[in-house]
Amino acid sequence: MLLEELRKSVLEANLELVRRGLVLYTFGNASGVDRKQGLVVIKPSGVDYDELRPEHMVVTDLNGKIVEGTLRPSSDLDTHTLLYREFADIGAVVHTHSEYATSFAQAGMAIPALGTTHADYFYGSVPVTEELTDKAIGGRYVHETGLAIVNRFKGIDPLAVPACLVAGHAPFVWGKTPHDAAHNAVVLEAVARMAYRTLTLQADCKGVSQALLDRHYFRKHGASATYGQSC
Ligand SMILES: O=C(CO)[C@@H](O)[C@H](O)COP(=O)(O)O
Repeated sequence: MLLEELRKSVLEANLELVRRGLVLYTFGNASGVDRKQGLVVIKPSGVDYDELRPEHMVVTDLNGKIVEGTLRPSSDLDTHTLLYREFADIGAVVHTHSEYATSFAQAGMAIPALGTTHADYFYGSVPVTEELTDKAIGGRYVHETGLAIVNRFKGIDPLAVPACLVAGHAPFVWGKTPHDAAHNAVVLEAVARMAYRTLTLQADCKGVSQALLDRHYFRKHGASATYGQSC
């Protein structure tokens, strides 16, 4: 069996997605690449995570041609292999349907860098791709998904921002190793949740009206009180 150690770390990354609640049932997937051999190890398609074993992983070349494996590779294989071909320094890719990051993707919104937690991992907003055209959806949807990510990253260092939201779909995340990619996916969901709550708090906080401010403040402090505003 080829790449036993990489199979184990890809399996572990897939299981981490479940442990952290980033995927339901068979949603999502993880893969890793052995750059020396030009081989990719990826989760098989539609297999229950509870049943996954290292020997179930599928090994392909960088163009997605199966080299070893009896199960069907993940339906996102084309996206994973395209990212490996285009982002030469990454070692693993993870795709999840985690709730808050997916909500931003469905809203077609980038995740803004609103705090230091975000800035520790992502150098700026986590971008969102263009919506896939009907032609793309009618064509090679998965390949077009990969192209949409690569096109969105023109001028962005994928190591500085190790994630992208696919508009109308969900996030793809990457890293140096399968463990690193899964870790980044967990943090992505956390910063998406924090960004959503921050924006909601700001949006919901309309602030007190001037009339109420005057009524309450001057009732307590007397009409003579001034603080730079006319009563
Ligand atoms: O995003 C999707 C489907 O919309 C896929 O990622 C599935 O969630 C997982 O597919 P397999 O990896 O099991 O083929």
